[in-house]
Amino acid sequence: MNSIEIRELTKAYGAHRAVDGLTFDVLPGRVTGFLGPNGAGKSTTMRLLLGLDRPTAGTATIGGRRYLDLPDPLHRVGALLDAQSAHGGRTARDHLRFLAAAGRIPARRVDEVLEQAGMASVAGRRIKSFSLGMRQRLGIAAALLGDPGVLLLDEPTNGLDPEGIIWIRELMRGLAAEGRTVLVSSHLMSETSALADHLVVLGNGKLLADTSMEEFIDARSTRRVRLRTSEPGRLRTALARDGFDLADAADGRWTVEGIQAEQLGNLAAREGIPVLELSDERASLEQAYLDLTADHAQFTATH
Ligand SMILES: Nc1ncnc2c1ncn2[C@@H]1O[C@H](COP(=O)(O)OP(=O)(O)OP(=O)(O)O)[C@@H](O)[C@H]1O
Repeated sequence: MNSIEIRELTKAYGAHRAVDGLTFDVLPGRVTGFLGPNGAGKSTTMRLLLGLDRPTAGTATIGGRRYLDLPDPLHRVGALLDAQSAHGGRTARDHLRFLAAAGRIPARRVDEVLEQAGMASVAGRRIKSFSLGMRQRLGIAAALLGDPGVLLLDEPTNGLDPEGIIWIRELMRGLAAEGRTVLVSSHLMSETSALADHLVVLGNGKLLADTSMEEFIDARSTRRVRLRTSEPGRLRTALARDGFDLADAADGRWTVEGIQAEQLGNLAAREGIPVLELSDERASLEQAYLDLTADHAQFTATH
């Protein structure tokens, strides 16, 4: 009852289709990364799901119902859309108390979510003194107020420092492990690969991929290691015996496609070949994402 169903969803602004015939599901119990370049239609999809905009065609439902038809929406769905929208003159605690009262949520939840968002010590400070990262945390605290089974977070890592990013990763993992549905948008593959189990990728309002993170990585990133050795000739011969090719990376290092560091390290050790440096490369994952979305990026030149 907590799954999200998007069916043939379209939103046109004049002649431009911000969302164009989208169909996918977001299932509970896992973190789904909602990826796409700027302008791909992620925020529009979330706004349509929350009933903040009307679709031109198609449906966006939660547990089979439109958001506006949910009997107790704040207990069903928590959303972070625009962290800047909180009233700057209020304190963090007052802001959350106001939201709790409006949503008929018990006041004790305010201190619980402030604690959960790591904001207990700044609860009495005015929001206008908050950094972007603190506003993001406050927005996440607000999304958690109703203890919802579904969470929609639009670019939640915006403005967060590395510690904040780890915090949000753990938080989302925990919420998914409790059986909640977690949809989190981002335009960065590197960030999403570290936190999502499943991926939905948009480009120009259209669905480009709907796949598990593991499948996405396996299908699109070639395994590759980069290494330094004092005996490239011997290593080349040894690798060739197993069908691998040693290629010059032109920085004093070598690369080998289709192998992992562990396998190469074992092979070199067996042959008694010194390896001075050895690492797996995952750069191709970001590249695979950029290749997938390149034709669909609206604002490629500015990013
Ligand atoms: N109210 C609106 N009126 C006209 N065009 C709009 C409106 N809202 C969104 N758009 C357009 O729809 C497209 C999709 O925008 P959207 O904000 O959904 O993308 P996004 O994937 O969330 O991008 P970002 O990562 O920049 O937030 C863009 O071309 C945007 O300019």
